[in-house]
Amino acid sequence: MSLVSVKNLSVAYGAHIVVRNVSLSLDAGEIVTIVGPNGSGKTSLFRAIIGATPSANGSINMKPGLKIGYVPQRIHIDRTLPITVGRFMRLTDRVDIATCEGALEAAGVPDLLKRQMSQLSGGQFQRVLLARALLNRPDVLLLDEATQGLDQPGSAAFYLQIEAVRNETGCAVLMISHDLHVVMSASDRVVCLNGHVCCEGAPAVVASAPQYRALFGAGTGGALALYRHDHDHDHDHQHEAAE
Ligand SMILES: Nc1ncnc2c1ncn2[C@@H]1O[C@H](COP(=O)(O)OP(=O)(O)OP(=O)(O)O)[C@@H](O)[C@H]1O
Repeated sequence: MSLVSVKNLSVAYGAHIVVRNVSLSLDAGEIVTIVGPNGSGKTSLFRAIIGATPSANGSINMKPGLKIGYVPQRIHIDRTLPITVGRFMRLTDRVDIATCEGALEAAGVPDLLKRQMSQLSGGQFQRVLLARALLNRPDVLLLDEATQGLDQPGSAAFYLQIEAVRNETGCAVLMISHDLHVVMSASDRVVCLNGHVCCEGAPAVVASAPQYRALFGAGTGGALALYRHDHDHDHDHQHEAAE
């Protein structure tokens, strides 16, 4: 059984249908990325999945008891507010320090516990958000453009960390991203959305699909090769481009 299964989902704001008849599934341990141009319905789809936006049609099923960790886009914290990473992580989750330290280590920033949030770099900040999402040992990590504001090496490092977390914990990852080059190499499957699902499959398959190239141009194929690395796990994925 899939952890998350979306069937024929449509999302509308009034009469404006922004997500049309989308089906999508997420299995244990998978990294699935949603890409698409601005306004293509990525966030609306995501919000429907987490129940923050009602769907007009279709169904969303989650495995019973599923635990979700959510990594938002960069959030704003008042620079004048003195708050350490450790305190920030425990604002919403009542966990002990050792659990925080473990999560920070899993997020690749083991030494930040006592640092002030206001002193973190953009990349460190996003990893603290990742660590916070890992506190409840989620089955699924949801990332909504979690590398916004990071440069390309920073984004690439962040996605490698996500992959390391997946390999270590076995959690599945569903993310929205604009970092086409880097994110595609770190994904098992890519879903290209433009209101409807234009194409989906393995990164290399999507990068060369005519529907994807029509939206993003052909340049990504070359850049993808630069970042591609081997995936040594043995999930059985469908690697076909679909209409
Ligand atoms: N709350 C809302 N009320 C009305 N229309 C909305 C609302 N949220 C989004 N939309 C519209 O729905 C469409 C899809 O928006 P959405 O934010 O889902 O796209 P996106 O692919 O995430 O875009 P981006 O890449 O720019 O973040 C857009 O036309 C947007 O204007």
